[in-house]
Amino acid sequence: SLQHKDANLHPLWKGPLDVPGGSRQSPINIRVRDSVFHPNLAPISTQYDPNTCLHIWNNGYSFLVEYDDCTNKSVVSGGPLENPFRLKQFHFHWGVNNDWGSEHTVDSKVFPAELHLVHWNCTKYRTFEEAVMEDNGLVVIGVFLKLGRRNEKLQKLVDILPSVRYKDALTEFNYFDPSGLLPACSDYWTYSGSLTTPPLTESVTWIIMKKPIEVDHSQVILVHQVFVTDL
Ligand SMILES: O=S(=O)(O)/C=C/c1cc(Br)ccc1O
Ligand SMILES: [Zn+2]
Repeated sequence: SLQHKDANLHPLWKGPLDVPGGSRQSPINIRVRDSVFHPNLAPISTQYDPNTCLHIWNNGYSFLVEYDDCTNKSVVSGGPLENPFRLKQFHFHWGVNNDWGSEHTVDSKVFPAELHLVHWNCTKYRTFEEAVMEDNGLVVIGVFLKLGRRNEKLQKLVDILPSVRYKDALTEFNYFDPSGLLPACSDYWTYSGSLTTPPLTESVTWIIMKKPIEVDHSQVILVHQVFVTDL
């Protein structure tokens, strides 16, 4: 029973003011006191095969690490999900400084960055592209990043970023285990929402991890310095 933040009020929103028929637009502000604990909700289960990692590329908005989604080797299941959803890609949202960056907020607290792991309903649909546009098509796991200790699991990603500095750059990246980017605590919030980037379709079951992961200054600054999107 989390409130839906109106897209108009989202500080960074530059797109059309009103998404036609938008009744469950993401991101939202998670008001912890409004969340309802469901004791019978199972834990989220991720099984990721690091060998399904394909490449990293810059789509002009973020850098995406894409996975081979032709098999069920890398999936999320459990929690509120009725069947496994295949990992397609993960990407980050960050700001030009550490005062803002995350899309979701927790009791109005903004984090310096937010990781999104995008999965699609391979039981109900045949492709990711189809699932994006359909009901119950996607599951996105959101993980907040906060400044703290150096994150060794992230360093391999930070080191390769200079190679995808410009829009449409792509680099082979053939072994990466995204479960290393999940917090140790398995507590999560879940709500029905939408993609936060075009096509903004309301096809997403969001699973937001309650605890952030930590990264240190040098890792975040590198993203700020290296990553130029509009060239
Ligand atoms: O809601 S988000 O996970 O931020 C949207 C993700 C996303 C959706 C498509 Br479709 C293509 C690239 C993307 O990064
Ligand atoms: Zn995202």
